[in-house]
Amino acid sequence: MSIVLGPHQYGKAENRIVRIYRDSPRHEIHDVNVSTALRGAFDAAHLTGDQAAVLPTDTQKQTAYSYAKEKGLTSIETYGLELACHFVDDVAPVSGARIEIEEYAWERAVVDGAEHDFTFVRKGQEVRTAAITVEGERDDQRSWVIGGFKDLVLLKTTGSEFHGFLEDDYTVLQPTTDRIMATSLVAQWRFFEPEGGWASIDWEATYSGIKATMTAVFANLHSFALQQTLYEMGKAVLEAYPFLAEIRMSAPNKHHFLYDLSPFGVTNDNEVFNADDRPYGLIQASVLRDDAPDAGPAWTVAGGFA
Ligand SMILES: O=c1[nH]c(=O)c2[nH]c(=O)[nH]c2[nH]1
Repeated sequence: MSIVLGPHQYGKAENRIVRIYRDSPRHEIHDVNVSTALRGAFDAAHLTGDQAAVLPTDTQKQTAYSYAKEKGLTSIETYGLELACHFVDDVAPVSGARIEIEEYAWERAVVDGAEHDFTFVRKGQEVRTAAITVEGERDDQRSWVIGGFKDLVLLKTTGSEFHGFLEDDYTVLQPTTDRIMATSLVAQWRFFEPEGGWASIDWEATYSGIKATMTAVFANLHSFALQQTLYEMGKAVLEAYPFLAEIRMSAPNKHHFLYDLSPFGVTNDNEVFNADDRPYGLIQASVLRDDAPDAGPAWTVAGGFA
């Protein structure tokens, strides 16, 4: 009996590549998750630790990002073929390559009835939420209504800056005047009961109106920080809906870092990004009327559970 090495492959999994085409004012986005795996003469790496034949997984990653610019990234099948053929044809020990790609679909945000040039909404519905509290006996009853949504994923490929921030000994962040801004927005708004009672509120129209208002501000505001975008979104909603007392928002800053392609002599004019997963900035803000009626137990969860 002897122990032998079985089938094996190795590569870089889940490269989160975002390719922006911005040659005209109407930008295009391709948002993919690319995993590479190479097969071939890699026995020695396993049996003796000899890396002479091993193309590092880091190199596979760099190639995947650079190809997004060099070869382009539109159809994932074409891009995958280019990448796989490169590894097999150009890297001697490689006899087989498997490239797995997932593409996340974005659709253009509709703002003022028209498709926006550089703002996108992740395909698939956000989740609509509500929290209702009723207290007291039937003839002396009070009620509070909160509406909202979570997982509204928005992205704009330009129209966002971040600079002039406080710096200290630990600051390494570079200022930018043009970046991707993206978030998965959670919002909750508190209604107060209008003169006509709850029945006078058109819940459906209010919901879609709030979502449209927030999307339009996200798209149209030239933003200097996600904080500013949140405040302006909240303000626009309260201005449009007099029966809302306040809105609370929680917005992860879904960072897209410009990928450095300069080692390969490839220019990257805000075209190829790494969509970072974590950590992420988490920006949370509420906007309210200064004469808003007291929230009472509207936000209260017994025991303080979040
Ligand atoms: O919009 C932003 N707000 C911040 O507070 C922040 N901090 C950071 O590193 N990037 C950003 N972006």
